[in-house]
Amino acid sequence: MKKFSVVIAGGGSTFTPGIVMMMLDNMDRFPMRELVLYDNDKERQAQLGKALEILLKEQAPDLKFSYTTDPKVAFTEKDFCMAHIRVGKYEMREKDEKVPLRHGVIGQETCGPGGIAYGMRSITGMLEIIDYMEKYSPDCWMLNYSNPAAIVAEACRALRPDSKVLNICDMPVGTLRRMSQIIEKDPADLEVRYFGLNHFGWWTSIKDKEGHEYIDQIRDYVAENGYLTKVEVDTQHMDESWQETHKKAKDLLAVNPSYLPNTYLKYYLYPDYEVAHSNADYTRANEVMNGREKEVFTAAQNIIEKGTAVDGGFHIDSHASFIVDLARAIAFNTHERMLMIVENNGAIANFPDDAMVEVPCIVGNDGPEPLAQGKIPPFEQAMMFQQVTVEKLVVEAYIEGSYQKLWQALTLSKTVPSAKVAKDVLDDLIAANGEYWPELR
Ligand SMILES: NC(=O)c1ccc[n+]([C@@H]2O[C@H](COP(=O)([O-])OP(=O)(O)OC[C@H]3O[C@@H](n4cnc5c(N)ncnc54)[C@H](O)[C@@H]3O)[C@@H](O)[C@H]2O)c1
Ligand SMILES: O=P(O)(O)OC[C@H]1O[C@H](O[C@H]2[C@H](O)[C@@H](O)[C@@H](O)O[C@@H]2CO)[C@H](O)[C@@H](O)[C@@H]1O
Ligand SMILES: [Mn+2]
Repeated sequence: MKKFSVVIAGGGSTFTPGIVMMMLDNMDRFPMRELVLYDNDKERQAQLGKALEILLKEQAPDLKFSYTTDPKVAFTEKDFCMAHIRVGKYEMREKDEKVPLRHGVIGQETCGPGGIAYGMRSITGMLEIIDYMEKYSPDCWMLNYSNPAAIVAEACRALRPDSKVLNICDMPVGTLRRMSQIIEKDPADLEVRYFGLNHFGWWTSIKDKEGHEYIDQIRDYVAENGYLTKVEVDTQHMDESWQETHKKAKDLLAVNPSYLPNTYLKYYLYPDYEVAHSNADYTRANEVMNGREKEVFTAAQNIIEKGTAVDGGFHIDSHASFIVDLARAIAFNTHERMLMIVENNGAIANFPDDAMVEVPCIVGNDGPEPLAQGKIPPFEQAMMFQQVTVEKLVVEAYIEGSYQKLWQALTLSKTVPSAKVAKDVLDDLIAANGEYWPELR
């Protein structure tokens, strides 16, 4: 079997050790000859790089491994780039969450004003790594899960339409795992129908390969418990805030019991509740900085100090194996069925062709082929149209340096109560983001 050369962009990410461990665990399905970490923060990446160097010497001595901040070294002779960058890191995530909350508005990483702010930063970083990839390895594919994926995907559509960038999110994968636990099935044996935008969609069917429909059974469970499963399926997200998110799906389902909702719809359907249950002095960014970030970097430090990763603290991020499924689909033309963020072009019949939507696709070596999901009802269509217009306005604001369009984007977000509040939040976000954003006139 061919062996692949891979670069991970955002090598200093809290997800890097888990994903590297997952890729090691999948070497029989997706063999690698070389793995390079690339980041623009030398110190942060080096902490993980040094520890992974020790671990890989012990567990995969034949794999050529390195870490670098030099784009030429990182991107030369690569088959795949797994991209998970966070422009501005946790320091800026904290501002994305806290600035809107001070105005009584949702403060979240990818939804509402926080997602818009993050999007304005991410576009620059994403274009930078796409251009490096195309310069040094024109045949390379980028599997991108850097957030906010909806805005990043729209920016790719508008600014790099011919680039080999695939945008994907793990949330539908994670939620399907919960659903499969509810009905005591293997997620690999289930096929779904789904329509929406990233972090903003609905499942319309969950069937097994024999065609048996489980949506009613899952709905009855979710109506009582949300997606909170009896046995915790996701060891990475035991945090209280995630439990609350999974539980809240119960109230999302109540709005339209026909479909199973994506959990992040809570920010659009119950913004008043979410704001009332947020602490503007301690948000998810603080929870992650004091939790996952600390754990991962402490584990790296321990490995470095001991000089061995035996009994070390890095764990396989098994839910990230969809990344290997996607790489295999491209590399081996497997025609895997996966939810991807793609240009609509009729997949949702009554939605604009040029909208970046999240739908099931068949993925082969030419990329994803979206599967037709038919017409969607007015309630979901109207919500999606409002949200996709927000995402398009953000990208237009970025391209044109337009204050007006970004103000419109914030005003249109279902999470923001008025144009006045939108302007107040925007002005504070401009101040908080400084050089990370293009200048707005
Ligand atoms: N789509 C999904 O399903 C999904 C799931 C989990 C995480 N994510 C995303 O993965 C990313 C990483 O998350 P994290 O919490 O581990 O963040 P993190 O801050 O720990 O890591 C991000 C890394 O990206 C680096 N970086 C920033 N700009 C860069 C650039 N221009 N070039 C190279 N490197 C750059 C930073 O220095 C940092 O080391 C985020 O975008 C997050 O939202 C996506
Ligand atoms: O707040 P964080 O940094 O812990 O997570 C934010 C990410 O959340 C989503 O992914 C979750 C997924 O929904 C959950 O079910 C589980 O599988 O873990 C994932 C994160 O590892 C979302 O899809 C991402 O885009 C967010 O960045
Ligand atoms: Mn996501």
